[in-house]
Amino acid sequence: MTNGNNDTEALQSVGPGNNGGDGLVAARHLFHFGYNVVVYYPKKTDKPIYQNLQKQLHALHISFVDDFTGALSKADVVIDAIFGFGFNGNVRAPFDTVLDVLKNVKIPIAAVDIPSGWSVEKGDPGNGIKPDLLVSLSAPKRGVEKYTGKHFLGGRFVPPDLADEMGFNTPWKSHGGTEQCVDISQWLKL
Ligand SMILES: NC(=O)C1=CN([C@@H]2O[C@H](COP(=O)(O)OP(=O)(O)OC[C@H]3O[C@@H](n4cnc5c(N)ncnc54)[C@H](O)[C@@H]3O)[C@@H](O)[C@H]2O)[C@@H](O)CC1
Repeated sequence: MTNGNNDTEALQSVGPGNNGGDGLVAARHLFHFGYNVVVYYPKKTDKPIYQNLQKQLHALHISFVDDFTGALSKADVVIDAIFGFGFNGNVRAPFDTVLDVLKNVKIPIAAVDIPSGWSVEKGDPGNGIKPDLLVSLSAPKRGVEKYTGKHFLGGRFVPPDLADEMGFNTPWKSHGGTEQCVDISQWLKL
């Protein structure tokens, strides 16, 4: 993603769990990167951390919308922060409709951690959404092994001892640097 300008509208679709929490944080960042952000957050939780994140977005005058399809028709990009690794079973309303709409959308989809509706272990259920961009957090999950779009790894949270114990090599471990986000689109194909 490049820097936005006030003409670029990003629709942030936010789920009920921590993946949605990431989405609320991303909404704040996108605002500060210059995007015109609107948030679809139909299942809000009462936990203080989520209330505080919403408060931060209200302070930025970011709009919260109820009409997902209407908001989508005006958006230039949609961010999928509905479900991450806590998703299982059949998608319940209202997200069943939202994911169905996202399967046919023409604008780019950027997904947080795992494309919503994919299994953390088994991946795309076959007719899942196909995001153009995926940002995996801490480490790519088994389920996105066959993901073919643009793929970034974000979140430098993994202690080296744990990485060694689990047998995975982060790009930062081999390359150092100061980036918070690294393009691993080719990395997984090696
Ligand atoms: N736990 C961690 O260490 C971290 C988690 N993070 C984020 O948190 C995500 C995992 O968060 P959670 O464990 O809260 O799980 P998710 O946010 O992936 O999903 C759980 C929520 O979705 C609902 N849900 C699950 N299956 C559903 C279905 N079939 N239909 C409708 N609703 C359904 C659950 O009721 C719950 O509210 C990660 O993917 C990542 O994005 C990151 O913030 C980094 C740290």
